[in-house]
Amino acid sequence: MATPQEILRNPFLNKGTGFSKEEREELGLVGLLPSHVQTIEEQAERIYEQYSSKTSRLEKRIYLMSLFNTNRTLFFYLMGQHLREFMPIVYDPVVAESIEGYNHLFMRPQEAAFISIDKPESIEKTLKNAADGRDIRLIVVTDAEGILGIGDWGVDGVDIAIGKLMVYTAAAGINPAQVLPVSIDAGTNNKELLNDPLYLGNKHERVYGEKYYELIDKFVATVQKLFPESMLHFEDFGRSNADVILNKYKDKILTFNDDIQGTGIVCLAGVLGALNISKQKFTDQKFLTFGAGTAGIGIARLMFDEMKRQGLSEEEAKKHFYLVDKQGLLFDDTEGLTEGQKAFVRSRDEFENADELTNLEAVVKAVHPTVMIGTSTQPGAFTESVIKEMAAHTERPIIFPISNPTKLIEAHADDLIKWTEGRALVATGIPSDDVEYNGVTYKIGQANNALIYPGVCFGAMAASSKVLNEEMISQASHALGGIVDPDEPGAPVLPPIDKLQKFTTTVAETVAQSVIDQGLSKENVTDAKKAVANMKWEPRY
Ligand SMILES: NC(=O)c1ccc[n+]([C@@H]2O[C@H](COP(=O)([O-])OP(=O)(O)OC[C@H]3O[C@@H](n4cnc5c(N)ncnc54)[C@H](O)[C@@H]3O)[C@@H](O)[C@H]2O)c1
Ligand SMILES: O=C(O)C[C@H](O)C(=O)O
Ligand SMILES: [Mn+2]
Repeated sequence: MATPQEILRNPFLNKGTGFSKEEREELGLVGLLPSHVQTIEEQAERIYEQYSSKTSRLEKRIYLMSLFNTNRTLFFYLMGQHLREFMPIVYDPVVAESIEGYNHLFMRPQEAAFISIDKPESIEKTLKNAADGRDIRLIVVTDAEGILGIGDWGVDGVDIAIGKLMVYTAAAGINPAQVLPVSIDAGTNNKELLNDPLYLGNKHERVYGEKYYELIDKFVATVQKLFPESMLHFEDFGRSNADVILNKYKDKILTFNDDIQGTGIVCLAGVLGALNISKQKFTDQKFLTFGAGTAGIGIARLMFDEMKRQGLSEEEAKKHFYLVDKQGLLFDDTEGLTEGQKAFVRSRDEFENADELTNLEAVVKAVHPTVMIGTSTQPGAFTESVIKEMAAHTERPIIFPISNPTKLIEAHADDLIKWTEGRALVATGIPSDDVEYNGVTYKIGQANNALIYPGVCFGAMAASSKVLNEEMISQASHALGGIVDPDEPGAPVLPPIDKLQKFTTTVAETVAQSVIDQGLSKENVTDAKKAVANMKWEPRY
């Protein structure tokens, strides 16, 4: 039993001025708080007032994190009230600033588990210590080699795991006492960190290969042993490891890679939404992926699966895809192809000027894509001339520059609308303001995996699924892609963040139903809606 002071210091138990008179008597809190008992609404009003007085976004974030560290119920109550406003502060893009300043801003470990490549023997102890007896159902783990598009951030990347979990609770309603953020510190190749005397992680280069995979294996096995009911979400691993890890475990345990699968689903949903608006056929589209890394390949794969679901053979479907990376258009003889890229390469004899296709503009000219997605981390790469070239050959170009955070975006929404005279169907990775053009207000969808991972994983967890498979992923894409208003001028291709909680529930129920239909529920769950509703936690005292 926790002592009164321990209760006040424990963010899972603390209600601050919200403890009732009876609770104060029962828990030994008499005299430890001002006498007036506040409702959660009153507490929220006070906190929001203070939050609003902070002038920079980073200060706002630090203030919210101190609330998160003090009283988690109140934090999520407030976040539910101000979802649209808080999302960019606790999550992308401001989470990137907090990661970049982690060693200098460090406040508390936020109940994360810190696993070190130099101490694999401590994995079990670490996970137990961090869980502290809690019934863990959801883990977000990062090794932070590829944080958003800002690269390798070593132990500092733990903030992305914490941020992703905040969105899970705010969107889907996972109990915040049942989640665990995990940092795998395998070293870092970030020179700035290695040279920073205040760097908090392992001060050596990143470890790759056998020793690294042994650590991951041991981590996964220990998670299975300690938390057999849990879902394991991988976030922001590097290009050389992310896909290898996913392929190794996806058929064996309940796991998800957000950058590969989450991003794929949200982009497929966005394209389906866009085609709803333009009234065009999916199988008529030509896809150009600019930046064929973890996210780019995940996106191409889901679009490819959809082509097949809509009746095309593998061979026919493949003809609709063009990958562009640092080398230019990727051909079967291009050097340095990754395993993931090999599935979508082209042959040089398809083009008269194959040797000139070494930059985006030349490829756009040669290919005439109808859908172009940017996951390249190259700011401004979708230039006016590239976009005008694309838009010259298609009536409603679908353009998603989704590199994060804001400083890395391939093009801004207002430019895309302007350069295409309002014809482009646009979504961006970070939130974008509405664009006014020729008397129409264009609402810009946010093609960020945050729109989908909470629903997909919550649905799979609620139905006690053995695994997360392609069928569930496809169902989720269609559930999200169906929520657009095709008749409203300037309508977004994806539903707005204000409705995140509502459509997350729809997606969760869809995925849970798919688990049931495929006979993959470990607990023989039969009612998807009930299972989702039963698992939902509400931020109330
Ligand atoms: N909106 C979302 O939901 C979402 C999801 C995942 C990733 N992303 C963003 O996508 C970006 C990439 O993430 P990732 O995890 O795939 O990283 P990654 O490192 O795996 O992939 C990036 C790819 O871009 C390529 N690239 C680099 N410079 C290039 C250039 N000049 N021209 C063409 N290609 C170039 C790299 O070679 C690599 O293949 C990041 O900015 C990330 O924030 C967005
Ligand atoms: O974190 C995000 O905002 C989306 C995505 O997972 C990314 O890596 O950029
Ligand atoms: Mn990510």
